[in-house]
Amino acid sequence: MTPYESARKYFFDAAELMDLSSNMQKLLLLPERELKVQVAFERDNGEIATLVGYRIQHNSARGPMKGGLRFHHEVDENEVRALATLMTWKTAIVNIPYGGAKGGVAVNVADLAQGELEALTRRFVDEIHDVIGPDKDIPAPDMGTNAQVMAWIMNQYGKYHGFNPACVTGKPVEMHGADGREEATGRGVVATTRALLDRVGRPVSETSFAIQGFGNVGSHTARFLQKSGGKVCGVTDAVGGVWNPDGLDIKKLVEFAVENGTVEGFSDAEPISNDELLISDVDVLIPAAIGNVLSRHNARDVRAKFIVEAANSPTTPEADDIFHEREILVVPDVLANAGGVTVSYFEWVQNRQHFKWEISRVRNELDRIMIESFDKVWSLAERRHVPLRLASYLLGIGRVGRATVLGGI
Ligand SMILES: NC(=O)C1=CN([C@@H]2O[C@H](COP(=O)(O)OP(=O)(O)OC[C@H]3O[C@@H](n4cnc5c(N)ncnc54)[C@H](OP(=O)(O)O)[C@@H]3O)[C@@H](O)[C@H]2O)C=CC1
Ligand SMILES: O=C(O)CCC(=O)C(=O)O
Repeated sequence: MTPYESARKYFFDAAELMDLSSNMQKLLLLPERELKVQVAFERDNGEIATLVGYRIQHNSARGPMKGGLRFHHEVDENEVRALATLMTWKTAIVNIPYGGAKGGVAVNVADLAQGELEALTRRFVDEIHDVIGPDKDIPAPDMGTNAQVMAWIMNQYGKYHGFNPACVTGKPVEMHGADGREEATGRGVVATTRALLDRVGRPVSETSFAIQGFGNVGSHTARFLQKSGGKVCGVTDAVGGVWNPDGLDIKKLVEFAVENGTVEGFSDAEPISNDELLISDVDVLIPAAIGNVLSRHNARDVRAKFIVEAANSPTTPEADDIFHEREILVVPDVLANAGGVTVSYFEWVQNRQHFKWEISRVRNELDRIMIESFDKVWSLAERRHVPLRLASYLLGIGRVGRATVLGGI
């Protein structure tokens, strides 16, 4: 199944339970706008690189569209469309006043020098600046992009429309970014994980974790888990992974990864592959990298009792069914990783009010929203006797549907 087929399947499962008319289903599912652009820039060796970029704006019924920008070699139209759709439900589930969008450029950032990355980013903004903006569609970081890329977007956008930091979030703190945005997705993942463990009566201190991905989301998730007393036994990245049944020292692992560009080779640990990590003997598995890593090929071998989806779309619908049958609880991406877009919202609010929040305020509001959203989804799941993913979709699609009916077309 392609990523968009999976996104549609999850939507239709909920739509059927909600008795949504076929007209409403079509209205809610079809993206409002899909932009595909050429991104051409000069490389350091004088050659012209010609890439393909996308910005897909799925739905604006609840507010300006919001979603990250991914630079990754596997980016294509289908993936960006799926991710844009997820953003619509995600912003609705945590009840922040946005719709959903996503962008991407098919590129391997590891192949680019810093100046080339800047040229590519500015050129992409040249192509999409007319359709983004603080009241239209607000990009943010995703895989392969970071605060520096967001700073270039803000600067390039300003050349066309004047200075307006609210046009993009996840900016450097020195450039109108919010304190706490960088850690936000990981912090939100941990707030959700703790809420889940509370519900099932399991102390974090007696729980072991494995995390796939050690970039922005994976590393902060690991850090906050360890701070909460959890034992992070395994971590992988695209190169390889490390495993220690007694728990890895995350602070040292972060330092090692920054220095070496990978976690592979970290001392006090055994090597572990990505395939092995996903079926490792831990209580909680946290995919925090790419999509479709949990599929019918490995779902029956997964040993964790809980899966918290820090990545977007890590689980195929076939695997999701297997996990349900095996009573493995899955906290879905649209809920678990919503901490990033939530603090993006706080950044946008601060930019618009020209008033900076203290980090303690950012963290408290984030934790509150994540826990309230988790509780709402959990109660809905209990009331309707459905898994957490379906309950999340019922909540999100319900809110978008009501806004659509109230606002009209
Ligand atoms: N950034 C954010 O705020 C949010 C991100 N997400 C989602 O979280 C996930 C991770 O994003 P983010 O942390 O920002 O991205 P980063 O680019 O910061 O990190 C990605 C991580 O995934 C690893 N990785 C890449 N390919 C593979 C692979 N084939 N197998 C195993 N690991 C791999 C990378 O390894 P290496 O460094 O070796 O390439 C890196 O450790 C994505 O699914 C994203 O959509 C969701 C919500 C918000
Ligand atoms: O921070 C944001 O606006 C978007 C984050 C994102 O892309 C995501 O949640 O998948």
